[in-house]
Amino acid sequence: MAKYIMAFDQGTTSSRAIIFDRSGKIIASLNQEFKQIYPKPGWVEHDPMEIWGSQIGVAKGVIEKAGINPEDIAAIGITNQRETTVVWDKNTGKPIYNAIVWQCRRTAPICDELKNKGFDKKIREKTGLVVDAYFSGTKVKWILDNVEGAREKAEKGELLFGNIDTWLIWNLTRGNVHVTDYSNASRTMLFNIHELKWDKEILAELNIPEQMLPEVKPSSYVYGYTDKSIFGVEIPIAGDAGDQQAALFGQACFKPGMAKNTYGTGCFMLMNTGEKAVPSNTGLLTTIAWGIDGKVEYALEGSIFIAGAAIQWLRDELRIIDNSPQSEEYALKVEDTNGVYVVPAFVGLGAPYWDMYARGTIVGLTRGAKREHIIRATLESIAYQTRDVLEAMQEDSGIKLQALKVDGGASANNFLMQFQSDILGVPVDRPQVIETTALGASYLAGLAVGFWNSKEEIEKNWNVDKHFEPAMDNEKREKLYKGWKKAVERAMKWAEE
Ligand SMILES: Nc1ncnc2c1ncn2[C@@H]1O[C@H](COP(=O)(O)OP(=O)(O)O)[C@@H](O)[C@H]1O
Ligand SMILES: O=P(O)(O)OC[C@H](O)CO
Repeated sequence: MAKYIMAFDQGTTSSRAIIFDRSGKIIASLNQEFKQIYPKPGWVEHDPMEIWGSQIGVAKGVIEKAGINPEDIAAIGITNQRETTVVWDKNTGKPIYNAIVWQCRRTAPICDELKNKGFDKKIREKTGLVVDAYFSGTKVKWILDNVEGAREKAEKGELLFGNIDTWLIWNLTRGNVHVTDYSNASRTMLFNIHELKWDKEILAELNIPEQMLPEVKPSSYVYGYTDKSIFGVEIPIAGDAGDQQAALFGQACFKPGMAKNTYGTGCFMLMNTGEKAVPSNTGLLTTIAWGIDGKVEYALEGSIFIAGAAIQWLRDELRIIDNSPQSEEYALKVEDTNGVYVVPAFVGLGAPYWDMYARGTIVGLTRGAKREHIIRATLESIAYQTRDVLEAMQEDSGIKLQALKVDGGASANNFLMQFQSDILGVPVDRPQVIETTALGASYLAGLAVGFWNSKEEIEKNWNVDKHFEPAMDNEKREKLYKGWKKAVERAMKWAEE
């Protein structure tokens, strides 16, 4: 019997493949960064062919690295950067435009129009989302409106739309399967999360033909098999979930009230709300966590657009660190930020502010401000943004969080995790496997093919690596946080015409 599950974790900055065994342990992992395309300020694109190429490259590579055969893999689970939009030609399989990335702000004017008409309230009710350039709907509209001939072709049924999960599955099956899962569909701004179907009224408003949309399936389900030409054998593709929902699953947050925060490119806090879609009054999103066991479960989400990406900015643009882990070393060289705050609103601000026109800012600079202070303030900004969403979440759910489960690349930073615990006044628990996104996708796939039998079996795999206790006094915590709120005010509405 096959002994492993392979996860594809197609993230914003890299494509990763990980092989897990039955105990949820990583056997091998392979990662490849790919090109970020910034055609104009605030615009972000990826090349879908590069995404497919890098993902299949690491998949083949990781099988070799693990020293196993494709036959040893019981199933593949897919998880992906969400919202990022690909439109391709059904006949040639070629994208008609680059993927418009979730961070891209180009459709802010379309969103403003929807708001001016008052259509945003309807969208909020039906999809659980706030109208924002973040989601796929306005990105699809933009492609149909701006790529020559696209609308005619879409109306003739010649174009397909998909998020990255759909794009990968379509390629893995050589164009035989055009699907997505409930969690990804709930991020398009086109899906009615209560009726569980594409919403005709929203599609009409955005002028998007329904025939280009994928079929929506559960998150744990055999969607199809990889074409034999890829791995030499047909492997079932049995799990599909947006990366943040997959991380919630991978953290075994199966019961209402359980929450996790993932520190990757962005930072996303999700709380399981069970079979109830809890509306938010504080700027959080109501979203589908997953569809499994014949039902759909929901989550409340606080989406922070820039977290680890700010550390990459220190490395790649400011060039004041050589690598991400070095940020911790520099942050610890100083006692505090010397009054400096960095608000990394590079692509606007997500929850709970939802300001598409906010832009990054550094405030509180004095003649004594050093690079260590800026590095530390950048790390601290991730923790402050998390506090913003945690407060909103506690208000919406009426639940006071006892501890926060963390994961994702930047959760490896001990300084950041301690400061996080300090600024929240809540303990932080980091599990042994911080690749919970990939782990969650594996669990979903494994459950569909009987590799694992129940969520209870999975829960037992969760083990803590490090526990962080708050160590800051309340007065200091509140003073620092007040400074952050003031800094955010300075960043808001900056790019508004
Ligand atoms: N030790 C660290 N300290 C701070 N940030 C880190 C550290 N290690 C990784 N990161 C950041 O985490 C991100 C990568 O995390 P990952 O979970 O792989 O993200 P994604 O899935 O969004 O590509 C990068 O933005 C990187 O800068
Ligand atoms: O690439 P990540 O892991 O930062 O995740 C991106 C999110 O899915 C965007 O909603």
